[in-house]
Amino acid sequence: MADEIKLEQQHGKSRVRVGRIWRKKQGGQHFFVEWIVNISLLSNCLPSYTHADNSDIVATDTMKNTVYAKAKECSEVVSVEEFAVELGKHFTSFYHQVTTAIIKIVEKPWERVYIDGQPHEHGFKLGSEKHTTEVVVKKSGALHVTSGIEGLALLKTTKSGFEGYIRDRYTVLPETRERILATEISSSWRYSFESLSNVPLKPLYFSERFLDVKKLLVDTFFGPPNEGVYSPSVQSTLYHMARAVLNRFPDVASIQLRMPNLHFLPVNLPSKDSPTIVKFEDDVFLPIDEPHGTIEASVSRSWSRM
Ligand SMILES: O=c1[nH]c(=O)c2[nH]c(=O)[nH]c2[nH]1
Repeated sequence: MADEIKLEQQHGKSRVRVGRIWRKKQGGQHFFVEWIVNISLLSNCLPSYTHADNSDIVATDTMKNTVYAKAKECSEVVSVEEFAVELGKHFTSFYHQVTTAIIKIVEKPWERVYIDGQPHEHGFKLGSEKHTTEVVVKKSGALHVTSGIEGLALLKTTKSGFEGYIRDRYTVLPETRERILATEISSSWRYSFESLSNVPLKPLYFSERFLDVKKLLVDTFFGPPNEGVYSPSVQSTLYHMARAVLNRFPDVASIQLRMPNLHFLPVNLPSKDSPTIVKFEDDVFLPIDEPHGTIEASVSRSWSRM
């Protein structure tokens, strides 16, 4: 008896880089985005694997060209999510072979520069944290939209501690209520829109939501400007940040957060001959990024109701 063979496949184009300028009709303001696009198509092209028959393949070179063609077609500023949805819609409706399109895009953080407090019409500088999206479009019109942020580096110099954890013979970490808390957040959140027909049509809806979620994550991490908020662990802060987003934004169904704990070690330099060179008094630190703790969790609405 012949072995039963199962073949699952997808193909696509990775790291298609595109820049797009939009010019305001009145006034001289320019808008600019740079996107790195990954496309992956699930399609009925099995004969290309099994019988050297390529007649059902969408060439990955064609996928790449489609990115440029669709960027050209966007006559108004669009969010990175909207652009991903447009691409997904195109691939799943234009080719009868394509059943699902998975579009992932990273937007480089080009930010308008301000000169003497005034926004520059056509000048941009590279910021730090990136806006990402992952969109899955099915031929049926079913849709998943995820937005995300990468590289959001935050640090606070107090109002952080870590106590009460398991102690055993390998534990040397002292308990503390005074430490630096530093992290570089990666987060992604899934919207509750489940089909192309109920995705919001308001221009730049997703761009606004991205900024709102980012602000809420940052505000929750730090607390109010003068008193801050005490963090008993990265875990607790992460959970509060995730809950804040779910509480504030009803269109967010779930959120994932990854928060490395970037350690700042106390510096103590004893001296053979007194006096001590450096005695740690919550002031001088050795920053390290390896190794670092990694705390990650996913929080979703249905889970929170359980
Ligand atoms: O906030 C923290 N969570 C941990 O799980 C952990 N583990 C550790 O060594 N330090 C910390 N800090």
